[in-house]
Amino acid sequence: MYADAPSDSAPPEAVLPMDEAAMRAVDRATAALRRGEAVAIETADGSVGAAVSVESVAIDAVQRLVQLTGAAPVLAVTRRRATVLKLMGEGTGVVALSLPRCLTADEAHALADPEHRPDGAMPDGLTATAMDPGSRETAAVDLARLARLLPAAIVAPAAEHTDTGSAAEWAAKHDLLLVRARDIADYRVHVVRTLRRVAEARVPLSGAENTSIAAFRPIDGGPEHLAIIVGNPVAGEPVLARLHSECFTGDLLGSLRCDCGQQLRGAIAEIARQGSGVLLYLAQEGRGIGLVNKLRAYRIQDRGFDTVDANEILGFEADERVYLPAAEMLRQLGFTAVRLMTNNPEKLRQLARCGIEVVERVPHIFPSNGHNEGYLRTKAERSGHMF
Ligand SMILES: Nc1nc2c(ncn2[C@@H]2O[C@H](COP(=O)(O)OP(=O)(O)OP(=O)(O)O)[C@@H](O)[C@H]2O)c(=O)[nH]1
Ligand SMILES: [Zn+2]
Repeated sequence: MYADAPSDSAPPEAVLPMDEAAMRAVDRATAALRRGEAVAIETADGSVGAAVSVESVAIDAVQRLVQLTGAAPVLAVTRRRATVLKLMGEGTGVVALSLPRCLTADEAHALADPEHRPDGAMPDGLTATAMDPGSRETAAVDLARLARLLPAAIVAPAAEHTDTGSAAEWAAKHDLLLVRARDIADYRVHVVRTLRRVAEARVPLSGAENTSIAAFRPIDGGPEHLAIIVGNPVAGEPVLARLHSECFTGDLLGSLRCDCGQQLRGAIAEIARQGSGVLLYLAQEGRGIGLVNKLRAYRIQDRGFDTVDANEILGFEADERVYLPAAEMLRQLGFTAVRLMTNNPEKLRQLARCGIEVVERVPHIFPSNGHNEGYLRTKAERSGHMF
């Protein structure tokens, strides 16, 4: 079989250690945001405020924040979304949208969600301000992204906090989870370092009977990534590898909107044909935006937009995936060089950036199925896929 690589092998990015409590705080905050709760966010200057998801339906999110903080909230969206709304030119980062009067929850929702009153007019007097990377607004949008919600949040500073107590005291007084902006920013990289191989079993597959599956779990309780190991690849040698991002609709249901199901089964068959290799099944549904947001993107595509535009209209990048987990799993399996089955030039670049040598690209092309011509054309024309 393959040998264990040293478990402390780190991704190439130089990262400071993040303590478990900080990681737990971010993880708990994502869960709170998903439940529709407000969370307290502390910035590097020691100031504190609160944020709530625009998807919070149980309560009037704006009223809740006004009560909590005593301040008028802003809507924080990605620069992508602000550009789509024609409030700003292209750029990166996060933008705060505000009104001279208090924004309503409905207005905030409509500004953040293209499916919510898609033809709604823009409120008068709306202003857009680009925010710093270390800002509460940036942290809130990043947290919403981690929670796989729409990348937007309603955010307000705690007015009463300026002269009283610490951020922790303020959060405790209001029974809010407190999380630091810096920890949210660092989270994705840190969580990868905690991936541990927690279980492995032999799972004979049709056409690839000598197969085992190893599960890698991050410490934060997030979803496991899986390594599907076919045959007996030799540790230390270049391995035939496929990085497959989870696609519930294509992989499990056989959706014809994409090519994922074919690519998944085709990769296993090809690895078996060549003798051995690894397919990493990465918990990165919808190119990292999550299944719910992918369904939203499909609705937008049904209005005539392509897959890249649809992501951007929602405020996401065309591809939100990171390949650090894949690189870390390969290292832990004992591989530092791959023959990568892909048509996606970004996967080649990203994996190399994460310290894995790509010695060869193995094309991984399947004919269109009568429904996905547009999807494949967009991959070629806009994402640079090599077909
Ligand atoms: N956001 C979004 N994600 C999609 C859409 N269609 C498929 N996906 C996701 O795209 C991912 C599939 O990507 P991959 O199989 O890695 O394909 P790829 O990036 O084109 O690269 P290669 O196949 O390696 O060339 C899965 O997570 C799917 O859920 C879509 O229309 N929108
Ligand atoms: Zn798919």
